[in-house]
Amino acid sequence: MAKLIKNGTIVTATDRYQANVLIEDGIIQAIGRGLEEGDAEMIEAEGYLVFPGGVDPHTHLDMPFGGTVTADDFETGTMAAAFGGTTTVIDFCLTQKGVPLRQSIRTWHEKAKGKAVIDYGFHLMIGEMNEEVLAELPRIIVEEGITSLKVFMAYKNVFQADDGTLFRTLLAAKELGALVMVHAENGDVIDYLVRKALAEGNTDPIYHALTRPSEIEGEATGRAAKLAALANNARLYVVHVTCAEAVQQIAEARQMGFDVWGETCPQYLVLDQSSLELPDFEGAKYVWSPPLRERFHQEVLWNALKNGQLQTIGSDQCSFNFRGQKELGRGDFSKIPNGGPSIEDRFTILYSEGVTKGRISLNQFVELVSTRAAKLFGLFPQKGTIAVGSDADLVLFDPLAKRTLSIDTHHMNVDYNPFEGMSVTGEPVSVLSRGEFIVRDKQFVGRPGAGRYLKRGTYAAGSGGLLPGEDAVQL
Ligand SMILES: NC(=O)NCCC(=O)O
Ligand SMILES: [Zn+2]
Ligand SMILES: [Zn+2]
Repeated sequence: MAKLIKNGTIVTATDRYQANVLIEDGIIQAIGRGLEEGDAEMIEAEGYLVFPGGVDPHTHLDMPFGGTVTADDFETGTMAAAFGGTTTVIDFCLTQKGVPLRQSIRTWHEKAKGKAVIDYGFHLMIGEMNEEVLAELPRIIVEEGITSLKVFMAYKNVFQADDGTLFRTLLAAKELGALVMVHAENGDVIDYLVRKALAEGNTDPIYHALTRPSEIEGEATGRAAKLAALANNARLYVVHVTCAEAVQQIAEARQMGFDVWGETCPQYLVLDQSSLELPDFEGAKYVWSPPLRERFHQEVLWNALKNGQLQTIGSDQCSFNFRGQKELGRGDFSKIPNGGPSIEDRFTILYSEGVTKGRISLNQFVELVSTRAAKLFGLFPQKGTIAVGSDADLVLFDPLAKRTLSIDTHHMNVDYNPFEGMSVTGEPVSVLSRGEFIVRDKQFVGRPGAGRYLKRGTYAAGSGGLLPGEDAVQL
């Protein structure tokens, strides 16, 4: 049955206006003031902002890591995402050296099938570049629609690739129209600093941060940007940027006309390194890599979002319970599983801390939380905007609601919330995925398995938000 969303204020990355939205067959069929419901179900949206559903370009669901597996899988993670206003996630498919890429992708499809509540795509990790990988890549990009590759410059002896692999991945990606994502930290230096700290008896969670200084995030970011430039100006996307040094490297590369983009995450915008010093091992809840930084970096990140030096917000959802999972690192901070839960709160934190505090505009909010990721990752205009012909992925958002983020009210399958007690303004009230309610009046009405796998376009095919033939950076 068709639906008509009436009297809401539509907000996209460029516009804000009052109009009705007619939805049929999961697609936005018409937008206009004069639209009437006819046979359509009428949904009153007066007082609500109507946003395109959030696109979260960085999640780790059902992922083995640090000797355990993330607490949220594709069912609980995407359900929590839906409550939080996110209707698309792009998850990282891990690969193993010597195992065909296709096999790893099959494993990831199995994890998501029958479970995802919202639409999803995959990025593909490249741990080692060799002739087998090179031979597999072209078909994976076209047939699987996996148009973004991920290289870890850290996690030595686990995920870390060497610079040769990074460079060859950039060259191949440029040729195939794919984008390369990097976790930019210097894994070799970290490995040395970690072993030194442990040998000196420094085992508490705070040493996780102290052995991963911001300088080495900046160094790795600059190295990746230079290698991307050298690889015929390949498109590079730096995930989870945390610090001034990395922002500076991205800004410089962009100023020189290189195709470099940067993401940050809610945790780096509102939390700081002091959380790692909480007593009774509580600091382990705040162990992310790269780590939370000293407070002054937060303002640098906000400014970078405002002035376009950073372009997206990912959650980096990678949840581990405090009990039984984070606790694996008692007595040895290097064994604390890295990561935390923020898939549900990403959207509202950016609105509350960003828009209501005047750090970013309402249009920038939409750009950061949805549109730019859809463009960069080959999903636009199907996802990431409110336009005729786009999927009807919509969020009816109450901009005045006041609430407190807490484990008592969140829907993630994890035993703490890193933003516990934080007061926020704004709340997703109802969320639609391809025209169907998945959250209605704050109640879950979706269905595991309803989420569809998204084959994504290459940026060479013009889906990166650039005009055909255009190769330069655009804000
Ligand atoms: N960020 C983090 O600590 N965990 C998730 C894996 C990664 O993105 O590096
Ligand atoms: Zn990472
Ligand atoms: Zn991550």
